[in-house]
Amino acid sequence: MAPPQGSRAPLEFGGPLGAATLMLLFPAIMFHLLLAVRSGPARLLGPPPYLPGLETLWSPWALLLCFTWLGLQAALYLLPARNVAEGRELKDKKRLRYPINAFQALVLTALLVGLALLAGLPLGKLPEMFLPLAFAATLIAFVGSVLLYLKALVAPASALAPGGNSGNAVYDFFLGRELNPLICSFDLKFFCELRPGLIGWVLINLTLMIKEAELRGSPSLAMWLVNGFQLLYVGDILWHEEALLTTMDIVHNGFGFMLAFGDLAWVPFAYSLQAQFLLYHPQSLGFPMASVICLIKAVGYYIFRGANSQKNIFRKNPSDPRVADLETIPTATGRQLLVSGWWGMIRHPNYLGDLIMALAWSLLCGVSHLLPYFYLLYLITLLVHREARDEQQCLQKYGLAWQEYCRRVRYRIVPYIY
Ligand SMILES: NC(=O)C1=CN([C@@H]2O[C@H](COP(=O)(O)OP(=O)(O)OC[C@H]3O[C@@H](n4cnc5c(N)ncnc54)[C@H](OP(=O)(O)O)[C@@H]3O)[C@@H](O)[C@H]2O)C=CC1
Ligand SMILES: CC(C)CCC[C@@H](C)[C@H]1CC=C2C3=C(CC[C@@]21C)[C@@]1(C)CC[C@H](O)C(C)(C)[C@@H]1CC3
Repeated sequence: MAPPQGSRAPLEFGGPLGAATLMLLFPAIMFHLLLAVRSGPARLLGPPPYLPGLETLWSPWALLLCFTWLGLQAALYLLPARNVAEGRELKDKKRLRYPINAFQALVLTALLVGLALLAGLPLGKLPEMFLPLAFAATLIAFVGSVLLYLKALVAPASALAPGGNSGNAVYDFFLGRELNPLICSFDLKFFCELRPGLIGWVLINLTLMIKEAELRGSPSLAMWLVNGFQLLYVGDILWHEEALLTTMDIVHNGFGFMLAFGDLAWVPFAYSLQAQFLLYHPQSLGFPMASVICLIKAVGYYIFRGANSQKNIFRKNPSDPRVADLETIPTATGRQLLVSGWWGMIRHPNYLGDLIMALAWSLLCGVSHLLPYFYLLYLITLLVHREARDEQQCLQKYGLAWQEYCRRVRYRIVPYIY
């Protein structure tokens, strides 16, 4: 049995109390959003329109549907991949190997959904099942996290995550104890991070568009755009799947309730909020406003993709001609830090791009309600907190070089503001 790492690793998320609060708060917020969005006033703040009973939330069909979805995505994960990538070196000096075929999974899912539509599958009925589906996804995330926690009890110490092994059961359950839980060579965290949730989000958006077409004859311009923008976002992340291997979620975080719930329930059901809002609260969007919003989205995407690609290319091969001219700071680890280009303007240009895109998605819902802006407010909170965590980890990794970087690049996310 692996011993806990002890209390040396600093506790994040406000320790056990913070973890317990988040574990209750996030599912509660998700159900509040699902209930509020379909109510007349669509209020973000204030009590939910009603409290659903267990008979509204629980459906064995919804559970079956969630398992079928997970099974389908797992089968697509196991298909031959265009590329196999190696992860970062682990404590036992080994590197795990990952199939890079998430974009292929998206395309194959789209083909299967197309066939299902041709066969007459009533996908427009799915929005009526969101509450039981979200409940089933939460249940799977909870039970899955319990199993992951138990699995970690018999894992070797070298398999444990840097955080998530404080010895406090609540905190460790939330953050996750094992870094890369595997079933044979199937990496459960890597699989869950992108595919079921992100592809599920796009599918949920599509069902909302179908439902709108059934109700009103055709989807609105705003619904087309929100579907297109978010499909572009998800497609882009899946296309650049390999970049996931260097994120803190894969390198640092264990696989616990935070990621299991975040990936399987929160992403598909909370991130589709704008499309849900448009179904129940149609907005008339004129072409001039639509053009402005498309421009905002394009600017956000340009920054997001430019910054992420520049860092990924540099991390893969610092002498690549596309990044070889950029100024860098050497670090004691042998790796360098970019101090010009996107990463010389602010410390997290990719977050800024992400936030600008989130603004564009929310603007599609008009300005009459605060509810569709929840995603933007949430993303600001998530990324500000994530930036602080990343900063701590970089300070530990790079020490003085990181301090020098922070001295030269003063602003974190928004130039001259933050
Ligand atoms: N919509 C959502 O819910 C979320 C979206 N995202 C998005 O995902 C993307 C990835 O974000 P995330 O995983 O948080 O982290 P980042 O891609 O920002 O990666 C941070 C890491 O980059 C490296 N780095 C930092 N500064 C430099 C520099 N100057 N030069 C070279 N390398 C540097 C460091 O790692 P090292 O040196 O070890 O390589 C650091 O730990 C972002 O675009 C973000 O917006 C993220 C989370 C949630
Ligand atoms: C307190 C709650 C229970 C936890 C909520 C947090 C989660 C919603 C997020 C934690 C890390 C996430 C990541 C993404 C989505 C949100 C969650 C699950 C991510 C898949 C989004 C797209 C990015 O490009 C990414 C780097 C792949 C993200 C990985 C982390």
